[in-house]
Amino acid sequence: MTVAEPQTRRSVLRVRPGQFVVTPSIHQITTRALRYLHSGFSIHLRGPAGTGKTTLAMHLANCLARPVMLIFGDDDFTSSDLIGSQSGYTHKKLMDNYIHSVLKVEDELKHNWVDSRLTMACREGFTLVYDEFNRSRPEVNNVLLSALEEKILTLPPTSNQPDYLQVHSQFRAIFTSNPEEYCGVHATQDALMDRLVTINMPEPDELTQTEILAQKTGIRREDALFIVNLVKTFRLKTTAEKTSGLRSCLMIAKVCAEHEIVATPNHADFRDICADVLLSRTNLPIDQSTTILWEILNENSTESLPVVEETDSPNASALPPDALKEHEQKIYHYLQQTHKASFHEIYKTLNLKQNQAEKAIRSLLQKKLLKQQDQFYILFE
Ligand SMILES: Nc1ncnc2c1ncn2[C@@H]1O[C@H](COP(=O)(O)OP(=O)(O)OP(=O)(O)O)[C@@H](O)[C@H]1O
Repeated sequence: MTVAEPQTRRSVLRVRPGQFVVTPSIHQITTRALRYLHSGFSIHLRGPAGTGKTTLAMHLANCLARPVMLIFGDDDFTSSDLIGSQSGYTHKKLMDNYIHSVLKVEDELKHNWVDSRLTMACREGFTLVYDEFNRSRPEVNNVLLSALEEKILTLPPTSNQPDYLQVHSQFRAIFTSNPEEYCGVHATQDALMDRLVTINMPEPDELTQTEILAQKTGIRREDALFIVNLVKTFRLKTTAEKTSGLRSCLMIAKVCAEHEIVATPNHADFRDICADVLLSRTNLPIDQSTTILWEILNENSTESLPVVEETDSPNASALPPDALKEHEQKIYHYLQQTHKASFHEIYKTLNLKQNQAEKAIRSLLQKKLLKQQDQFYILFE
Protein backbone atom coordinates (compact mmCIF):
# COMPACT_ATOMS: atom_id res chain seq x y z
CA MET A 1 0.00 0.00 0.00
CA THR A 2 1.48 3.38 -0.90
CA VAL A 3 0.09 6.49 0.67
CA ALA A 4 1.48 9.90 -0.28
CA GLU A 5 1.08 12.09 2.77
CA PRO A 6 -0.85 15.21 1.91
CA GLN A 7 1.04 18.49 2.39
CA THR A 8 -1.36 19.98 4.90
CA ARG A 9 1.10 21.96 7.04
CA ARG A 10 0.37 25.66 7.47
CA SER A 11 2.32 28.16 9.50
CA VAL A 12 0.45 29.69 12.38
CA LEU A 13 1.88 32.78 14.04
CA ARG A 14 2.23 33.49 17.68
CA VAL A 15 2.72 37.18 18.27
CA ARG A 16 5.68 38.09 20.42
CA PRO A 17 4.44 40.51 23.06
CA GLY A 18 6.67 43.13 24.66
CA GLN A 19 7.47 45.21 21.58
CA PHE A 20 4.22 47.06 21.53
CA VAL A 21 4.31 50.54 22.98
CA VAL A 22 1.19 51.68 24.80
CA THR A 23 0.42 55.34 25.41
CA PRO A 24 -2.95 56.78 26.46
CA SER A 25 -4.09 57.29 22.86
CA ILE A 26 -3.04 53.77 21.84
CA HIS A 27 -4.69 52.39 24.96
CA GLN A 28 -7.90 54.09 23.97
CA ILE A 29 -7.92 52.80 20.40
CA THR A 30 -7.00 49.29 21.57
CA THR A 31 -9.87 49.27 24.05
CA ARG A 32 -12.29 50.38 21.33
CA ALA A 33 -11.12 47.74 18.89
CA LEU A 34 -11.17 44.94 21.46
CA ARG A 35 -14.71 45.87 22.41
CA TYR A 36 -15.90 45.12 18.86
CA LEU A 37 -13.81 41.99 18.53
CA HIS A 38 -15.12 40.59 21.83
CA SER A 39 -18.66 41.26 20.65
CA GLY A 40 -18.06 39.07 17.63
CA PHE A 41 -17.38 41.70 14.95
CA SER A 42 -14.43 41.85 12.65
CA ILE A 43 -12.64 45.16 12.37
CA HIS A 44 -10.89 47.24 9.78
CA LEU A 45 -8.00 49.59 10.67
CA ARG A 46 -7.74 52.32 8.05
CA GLY A 47 -5.09 55.00 7.84
CA PRO A 48 -2.13 56.40 5.92
CA ALA A 49 1.12 54.46 5.59
CA GLY A 50 3.16 54.09 8.75
CA THR A 51 0.51 54.98 11.33
CA GLY A 52 0.91 51.62 13.07
CA LYS A 53 -2.04 49.69 11.62
CA THR A 54 -0.24 46.38 11.15
CA THR A 55 1.46 46.65 14.53
CA LEU A 56 -1.86 47.35 16.24
CA ALA A 57 -3.56 44.52 14.30
CA MET A 58 -0.93 42.07 15.54
CA HIS A 59 -1.24 43.40 19.07
CA LEU A 60 -5.04 42.98 18.97
CA ALA A 61 -4.61 39.47 17.64
CA ASN A 62 -2.28 38.79 20.54
CA CYS A 63 -4.87 40.14 22.99
CA LEU A 64 -7.42 37.67 21.58
CA ALA A 65 -5.01 34.90 22.61
CA ARG A 66 -5.76 32.73 19.57
CA PRO A 67 -3.26 31.59 16.94
CA VAL A 68 -2.88 34.10 14.15
CA MET A 69 -3.10 33.61 10.39
CA LEU A 70 -1.48 36.45 8.49
CA ILE A 71 -2.33 37.26 4.87
CA PHE A 72 -0.96 40.13 2.79
CA GLY A 73 -3.32 41.40 0.09
CA ASP A 74 -2.02 40.78 -3.41
CA ASP A 75 -3.30 41.55 -6.87
CA ASP A 76 -2.36 38.04 -8.03
CA PHE A 77 -4.54 36.35 -5.40
CA THR A 78 -7.23 33.99 -6.58
CA SER A 79 -9.96 32.59 -4.37
CA SER A 80 -7.94 29.39 -3.97
CA ASP A 81 -5.29 31.46 -2.17
CA LEU A 82 -7.92 32.28 0.43
CA ILE A 83 -9.95 29.08 0.53
CA GLY A 84 -7.62 26.28 -0.52
CA SER A 85 -6.78 24.11 -3.49
CA GLN A 86 -5.98 20.62 -4.71
CA SER A 87 -2.42 19.68 -4.00
CA GLY A 88 -1.00 16.30 -5.08
CA TYR A 89 -2.91 13.08 -4.67
CA THR A 90 -3.16 10.01 -2.48
CA HIS A 91 -2.65 6.63 -4.15
CA LYS A 92 -3.91 3.65 -2.24
CA LYS A 93 -3.53 0.08 -3.53
CA LEU A 94 -4.91 -2.85 -1.57
CA MET A 95 -4.05 -6.43 -2.63
CA ASP A 96 -6.01 -9.01 -0.69
CA ASN A 97 -4.83 -12.60 -1.20
CA TYR A 98 -6.24 -14.00 2.08
CA ILE A 99 -7.83 -16.87 0.18
CA HIS A 100 -4.96 -18.13 -1.95
CA SER A 101 -7.11 -18.84 -4.98
CA VAL A 102 -8.64 -15.34 -4.91
CA LEU A 103 -6.76 -12.08 -5.54
CA LYS A 104 -8.73 -8.94 -4.79
CA VAL A 105 -7.13 -5.67 -5.94
CA GLU A 106 -8.47 -2.22 -4.96
CA ASP A 107 -6.77 0.76 -6.55
CA GLU A 108 -7.79 4.26 -5.45
CA LEU A 109 -6.43 7.60 -6.58
CA LYS A 110 -7.66 10.64 -4.65
CA HIS A 111 -6.79 14.34 -4.97
CA ASN A 112 -5.67 15.97 -1.74
CA TRP A 113 -7.30 19.18 -0.64
CA VAL A 114 -5.25 21.71 1.30
CA ASP A 115 -7.00 24.39 3.31
CA SER A 116 -5.72 27.88 2.78
CA ARG A 117 -5.31 30.34 5.61
CA LEU A 118 -8.85 31.69 5.62
CA THR A 119 -10.40 28.20 5.64
CA MET A 120 -8.12 27.05 8.41
CA ALA A 121 -8.80 30.16 10.49
CA CYS A 122 -12.57 29.70 10.02
CA ARG A 123 -12.38 25.99 10.84
CA GLU A 124 -10.19 26.32 13.93
CA GLY A 125 -11.35 29.69 15.23
CA PHE A 126 -8.04 31.47 14.66
CA THR A 127 -7.59 35.20 14.20
CA LEU A 128 -7.06 36.26 10.61
CA VAL A 129 -4.97 39.38 10.05
CA TYR A 130 -5.52 40.48 6.46
CA ASP A 131 -2.98 43.24 5.88
CA GLU A 132 -3.63 45.69 3.03
CA PHE A 133 -6.64 43.61 1.97
CA ASN A 134 -7.57 46.08 -0.79
CA ARG A 135 -4.48 45.07 -2.75
CA SER A 136 -6.40 41.86 -3.61
CA ARG A 137 -9.08 42.13 -6.26
CA PRO A 138 -12.57 42.61 -4.77
CA GLU A 139 -14.05 39.50 -6.43
CA VAL A 140 -11.43 37.40 -4.61
CA ASN A 141 -12.53 38.85 -1.28
CA ASN A 142 -16.18 37.99 -1.99
CA VAL A 143 -15.74 34.70 -0.18
CA LEU A 144 -15.39 36.69 3.05
CA LEU A 145 -18.92 38.05 2.81
CA SER A 146 -20.74 34.89 3.89
CA ALA A 147 -17.96 33.97 6.34
CA LEU A 148 -18.41 37.27 8.18
CA GLU A 149 -22.17 37.55 8.11
CA GLU A 150 -23.76 34.11 7.78
CA LYS A 151 -20.75 32.43 9.41
CA ILE A 152 -20.59 29.96 6.54
CA LEU A 153 -17.66 29.43 4.21
CA THR A 154 -18.45 27.85 0.85
CA LEU A 155 -15.92 25.32 -0.37
CA PRO A 156 -15.71 24.17 -4.01
CA PRO A 157 -17.22 20.75 -4.82
CA THR A 158 -13.75 19.51 -5.81
CA SER A 159 -12.52 19.88 -2.24
CA ASN A 160 -13.60 16.34 -1.16
CA GLN A 161 -15.18 18.04 1.85
CA PRO A 162 -18.68 19.16 2.72
CA ASP A 163 -19.63 22.14 0.56
CA TYR A 164 -20.27 24.37 3.55
CA LEU A 165 -17.99 24.98 6.48
CA GLN A 166 -19.52 26.36 9.66
CA VAL A 167 -17.27 29.19 10.85
CA HIS A 168 -15.90 28.65 14.38
CA SER A 169 -17.39 31.01 16.96
CA GLN A 170 -13.96 32.38 17.89
CA PHE A 171 -12.96 33.26 14.35
CA ARG A 172 -12.23 36.98 13.99
CA ALA A 173 -10.71 38.96 11.14
CA ILE A 174 -8.69 42.15 11.41
CA PHE A 175 -8.27 44.03 8.14
CA THR A 176 -5.94 46.91 7.42
CA SER A 177 -5.93 49.30 4.48
CA ASN A 178 -4.53 52.63 3.39
CA PRO A 179 -7.10 54.98 1.85
CA GLU A 180 -4.40 57.36 0.56
CA GLU A 181 -2.66 54.70 -1.49
CA TYR A 182 -3.37 54.99 -5.19
CA CYS A 183 -0.92 52.42 -6.56
CA GLY A 184 -1.82 48.75 -6.75
CA VAL A 185 -5.03 48.96 -4.74
CA HIS A 186 -8.66 48.25 -5.62
CA ALA A 187 -11.94 49.74 -4.56
CA THR A 188 -13.67 47.66 -1.89
CA GLN A 189 -17.20 46.37 -2.30
CA ASP A 190 -19.70 48.14 -0.02
CA ALA A 191 -21.00 44.77 1.14
CA LEU A 192 -17.64 43.95 2.74
CA MET A 193 -17.25 47.38 4.34
CA ASP A 194 -20.77 47.06 5.67
CA ARG A 195 -19.81 43.92 7.60
CA LEU A 196 -16.80 45.51 9.31
CA VAL A 197 -16.31 48.12 11.99
CA THR A 198 -13.85 50.60 10.53
CA ILE A 199 -11.53 52.47 12.89
CA ASN A 200 -9.57 55.35 11.40
CA MET A 201 -5.96 55.56 12.48
CA PRO A 202 -4.47 59.01 12.02
CA GLU A 203 -0.81 59.87 12.49
CA PRO A 204 0.14 58.96 16.11
CA ASP A 205 0.33 61.92 18.49
CA GLU A 206 3.61 63.45 19.61
CA LEU A 207 3.74 61.57 22.92
CA THR A 208 3.10 58.24 21.19
CA GLN A 209 5.76 58.82 18.55
CA THR A 210 8.27 59.93 21.16
CA GLU A 211 7.63 56.84 23.29
CA ILE A 212 7.86 54.50 20.30
CA LEU A 213 11.19 56.03 19.35
CA ALA A 214 12.56 55.97 22.89
CA GLN A 215 11.49 52.41 23.58
CA LYS A 216 12.30 50.85 20.25
CA THR A 217 15.65 52.48 19.63
CA GLY A 218 16.84 53.33 23.14
CA ILE A 219 17.37 56.99 22.22
CA ARG A 220 16.85 59.58 25.00
CA ARG A 221 13.33 60.96 25.22
CA GLU A 222 14.53 64.53 24.68
CA ASP A 223 16.26 63.49 21.46
CA ALA A 224 13.24 61.46 20.41
CA LEU A 225 10.97 64.46 20.91
CA PHE A 226 13.34 66.66 18.92
CA ILE A 227 13.36 64.22 16.00
CA VAL A 228 9.56 63.90 16.08
CA ASN A 229 9.11 67.67 15.95
CA LEU A 230 11.75 68.12 13.28
CA VAL A 231 10.15 65.52 10.99
CA LYS A 232 6.69 66.95 11.64
CA THR A 233 7.79 70.48 10.74
CA PHE A 234 9.57 69.30 7.62
CA ARG A 235 6.54 67.33 6.47
CA LEU A 236 4.21 70.25 7.09
CA LYS A 237 6.44 72.62 5.15
CA THR A 238 6.84 70.21 2.24
CA THR A 239 3.16 69.18 2.35
CA ALA A 240 4.12 65.53 2.52
CA GLU A 241 1.21 64.73 4.77
CA LYS A 242 -0.20 61.69 3.05
CA THR A 243 1.97 59.31 5.02
CA SER A 244 2.93 59.27 8.68
CA GLY A 245 6.34 60.57 9.70
CA LEU A 246 6.76 57.76 12.24
CA ARG A 247 8.86 55.50 9.98
CA SER A 248 11.22 58.37 9.10
CA CYS A 249 11.53 59.23 12.80
CA LEU A 250 12.30 55.61 13.66
CA MET A 251 14.98 55.43 10.96
CA ILE A 252 16.71 58.60 12.12
CA ALA A 253 16.46 57.63 15.79
CA LYS A 254 17.76 54.09 15.22
CA VAL A 255 20.79 55.23 13.25
CA CYS A 256 21.57 57.95 15.82
CA ALA A 257 21.19 55.53 18.74
CA GLU A 258 23.26 52.75 17.17
CA HIS A 259 26.07 55.02 15.99
CA GLU A 260 26.09 57.31 19.02
CA ILE A 261 25.23 60.37 16.97
CA VAL A 262 23.77 63.17 19.02
CA ALA A 263 20.43 64.37 17.66
CA THR A 264 21.32 68.02 17.42
CA PRO A 265 20.96 70.34 14.42
CA ASN A 266 24.63 71.36 14.61
CA HIS A 267 25.96 67.84 14.20
CA ALA A 268 27.05 67.25 10.59
CA ASP A 269 26.28 63.52 10.73
CA PHE A 270 22.82 64.18 12.11
CA ARG A 271 22.13 66.66 9.31
CA ASP A 272 23.25 64.08 6.73
CA ILE A 273 20.99 61.40 8.21
CA CYS A 274 18.02 63.77 8.17
CA ALA A 275 18.74 64.69 4.56
CA ASP A 276 19.11 61.05 3.45
CA VAL A 277 15.92 59.94 5.19
CA LEU A 278 13.68 62.93 4.55
CA LEU A 279 14.50 64.46 1.18
CA SER A 280 13.33 61.52 -0.91
CA ARG A 281 9.97 61.55 0.84
CA THR A 282 8.56 64.71 -0.67
CA ASN A 283 7.25 65.51 -4.12
CA LEU A 284 9.05 68.84 -4.22
CA PRO A 285 12.17 69.34 -6.36
CA ILE A 286 15.23 68.23 -4.44
CA ASP A 287 16.83 71.71 -4.13
CA GLN A 288 13.59 73.15 -2.76
CA SER A 289 13.17 70.42 -0.14
CA THR A 290 16.88 70.66 0.76
CA THR A 291 16.53 74.41 1.36
CA ILE A 292 13.50 73.80 3.59
CA LEU A 293 15.33 71.17 5.63
CA TRP A 294 18.42 73.36 6.13
CA GLU A 295 16.20 76.26 7.16
CA ILE A 296 14.48 74.16 9.81
CA LEU A 297 17.76 72.80 11.12
CA ASN A 298 19.38 76.25 11.17
CA GLU A 299 16.40 77.77 12.98
CA ASN A 300 16.67 75.08 15.62
CA SER A 301 20.43 75.22 15.96
CA THR A 302 20.27 78.43 17.98
CA GLU A 303 18.07 76.80 20.59
CA SER A 304 20.16 73.95 21.89
CA LEU A 305 18.23 70.91 22.96
CA PRO A 306 17.58 70.53 26.65
CA VAL A 307 20.14 68.11 27.98
CA VAL A 308 18.50 66.33 30.84
CA GLU A 309 20.21 63.40 32.39
CA GLU A 310 17.87 60.62 33.39
CA THR A 311 17.72 60.31 37.11
CA ASP A 312 16.14 58.05 39.66
CA SER A 313 15.22 60.94 41.84
CA PRO A 314 11.50 61.62 41.49
CA ASN A 315 11.85 65.36 41.34
CA ALA A 316 15.41 66.33 40.70
CA SER A 317 14.41 69.56 39.01
CA ALA A 318 11.06 69.62 40.71
CA LEU A 319 8.78 72.50 41.11
CA PRO A 320 7.06 72.55 44.50
CA PRO A 321 3.87 70.46 44.11
CA ASP A 322 1.68 73.41 45.09
CA ALA A 323 2.88 75.24 41.96
CA LEU A 324 1.19 72.60 39.85
CA LYS A 325 -2.24 72.81 38.35
CA GLU A 326 -5.04 70.98 40.12
CA HIS A 327 -5.07 67.78 38.05
CA GLU A 328 -1.30 67.61 37.97
CA GLN A 329 -1.20 67.95 41.76
CA LYS A 330 -3.74 65.17 42.20
CA ILE A 331 -1.78 62.83 39.98
CA TYR A 332 1.56 63.85 41.45
CA HIS A 333 0.41 63.15 45.03
CA TYR A 334 -1.31 59.95 44.01
CA LEU A 335 1.90 58.66 42.45
CA GLN A 336 3.93 59.71 45.45
CA GLN A 337 1.77 57.35 47.51
CA THR A 338 1.23 54.46 45.13
CA HIS A 339 4.39 54.48 42.97
CA LYS A 340 2.64 51.98 40.76
CA ALA A 341 -0.43 52.97 38.78
CA SER A 342 -1.72 52.34 35.33
CA PHE A 343 -3.21 55.13 33.26
CA HIS A 344 -6.58 53.46 33.68
CA GLU A 345 -6.23 53.36 37.50
CA ILE A 346 -5.14 56.99 37.63
CA TYR A 347 -8.03 58.55 35.81
CA LYS A 348 -10.61 56.19 37.37
CA THR A 349 -9.36 56.61 40.95
CA LEU A 350 -8.94 60.36 40.70
CA ASN A 351 -12.24 60.78 38.97
CA LEU A 352 -10.72 62.56 35.98
CA LYS A 353 -11.65 62.40 32.35
CA GLN A 354 -9.18 60.50 30.21
CA ASN A 355 -8.07 63.59 28.30
CA GLN A 356 -7.64 65.59 31.55
CA ALA A 357 -5.44 62.86 33.00
CA GLU A 358 -3.48 62.57 29.76
CA LYS A 359 -2.85 66.31 29.63
CA ALA A 360 -1.74 66.45 33.25
CA ILE A 361 0.56 63.44 32.87
CA ARG A 362 2.16 64.95 29.75
CA SER A 363 2.75 68.15 31.64
CA LEU A 364 4.29 66.30 34.61
CA LEU A 365 6.52 64.41 32.19
CA GLN A 366 7.64 67.65 30.59
CA LYS A 367 8.41 69.13 33.99
CA LYS A 368 10.39 65.97 34.80
CA LEU A 369 8.27 65.35 37.85
CA LEU A 370 7.69 61.72 37.13
CA LYS A 371 10.24 59.08 37.77
CA GLN A 372 11.33 56.89 34.89
CA GLN A 373 9.61 54.10 36.79
CA ASP A 374 6.35 56.04 37.07
CA GLN A 375 6.42 56.77 33.37
CA PHE A 376 6.87 53.12 32.74
CA TYR A 377 3.86 52.10 34.76
CA ILE A 378 1.61 54.81 33.45
CA LEU A 379 2.37 54.56 29.82
CA PHE A 380 3.14 50.94 29.31
CA GLU A 381 0.66 49.19 31.56
N1 LIG B 1 2.39 50.89 19.21
C1 LIG B 1 3.55 50.65 18.63
N2 LIG B 1 4.54 50.07 19.34
C2 LIG B 1 5.74 49.84 18.77
N3 LIG B 1 6.05 50.15 17.50
C3 LIG B 1 5.11 50.72 16.75
C4 LIG B 1 3.80 51.00 17.27
N4 LIG B 1 3.07 51.58 16.30
C5 LIG B 1 3.87 51.65 15.21
N5 LIG B 1 5.09 51.14 15.48
C6 LIG B 1 6.24 51.07 14.55
O1 LIG B 1 6.03 52.04 13.53
C7 LIG B 1 6.38 51.53 12.26
C8 LIG B 1 5.19 51.60 11.32
O2 LIG B 1 4.14 50.77 11.82
P1 LIG B 1 3.28 49.80 10.89
O3 LIG B 1 4.13 49.04 9.93
O4 LIG B 1 2.41 48.99 11.78
O5 LIG B 1 2.42 50.87 10.10
P2 LIG B 1 1.30 50.63 9.01
O6 LIG B 1 0.27 51.65 9.25
O7 LIG B 1 0.87 49.21 8.96
O8 LIG B 1 2.10 51.00 7.69
P3 LIG B 1 1.82 50.55 6.18
O9 LIG B 1 0.44 51.06 5.82
O10 LIG B 1 2.89 51.24 5.40
O11 LIG B 1 1.92 49.06 6.15
C9 LIG B 1 6.86 50.09 12.48
O12 LIG B 1 8.27 50.10 12.56
C10 LIG B 1 6.30 49.73 13.84
O13 LIG B 1 7.13 48.82 14.51
